Amino acid sequence: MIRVEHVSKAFHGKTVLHDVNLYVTDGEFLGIIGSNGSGKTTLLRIMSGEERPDEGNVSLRGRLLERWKVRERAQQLTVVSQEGLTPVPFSVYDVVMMGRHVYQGRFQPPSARDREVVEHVLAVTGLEGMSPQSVAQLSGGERQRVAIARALAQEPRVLLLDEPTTYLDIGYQLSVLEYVKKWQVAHGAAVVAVLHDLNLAAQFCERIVLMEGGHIAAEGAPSDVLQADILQRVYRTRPTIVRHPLSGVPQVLLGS
Ligand SMILES: Nc1ncnc2c1ncn2[C@@H]1O[C@H](COP(=O)(O)OP(=O)(O)OP(=O)(O)O)[C@@H](O)[C@H]1O
Repeated sequence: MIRVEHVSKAFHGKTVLHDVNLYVTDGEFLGIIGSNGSGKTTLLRIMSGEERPDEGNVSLRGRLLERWKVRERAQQLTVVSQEGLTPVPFSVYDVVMMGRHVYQGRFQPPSARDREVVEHVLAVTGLEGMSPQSVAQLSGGERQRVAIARALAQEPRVLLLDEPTTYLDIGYQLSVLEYVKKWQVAHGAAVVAVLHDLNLAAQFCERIVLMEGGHIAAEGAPSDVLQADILQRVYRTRPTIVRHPLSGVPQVLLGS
């Protein structure tokens, strides 16, 4: 579905990604974790086409990213960036409807299907009651939910999420990721999420890539990557790893 081959990137002479190779298949939920400044966002921006690599390339469905027409690519792939939405003076409904623009002709009013998708996405992201409200008046977490709702309304085949849960309370962290997961399974879509919360990563990702200093330091199932020795090397602190009593996935406890 999406393949990163031998990607390197430097900013002002400082190498941020070194020869990174990565793939994501249809129907897979891939987590990218790692220390601050390890290159996670840069990698995601290169995967989305927002940033060009200095070396190497990224292909989507076997075609180089830059060979896609902008509109066709937007129907396949979308990204929710770390910054989220700027507080624009548009209603929540209109901003989420913007996700449908990639399917609409110029000046064409929204179709019944566009409205149906938007209303469904607003409901599952808990934004229904806020739909007439201006995005400029929302809190950071509410704006983040709008950004995710707009991306879902775009119905991409590949969804790239940069720290999607940062501003969300624990209830929305779970419900948004649960919805993304349900949607990903139902549509056979691929999700790549940069996550700082290792416990959420363990619960939602089939595979985790751990970044360190622009390299992939470890990669595999959550139980292969979330190991005390590996995490201590990257995060400079030794966690205790336990099993979640309900799901059995590894969970990371900090402190002694
Ligand atoms: N546009 C840019 N110009 C200059 N340096 C940049 C730019 N983007 C990223 N960097 C640098 O590249 C390095 C990796 O940044 P990146 O945002 O990819 O890391 P990250 O792993 O996502 O970090 P964090 O966990 O803190 O969000 C950092 O040292 C950062 O300062």
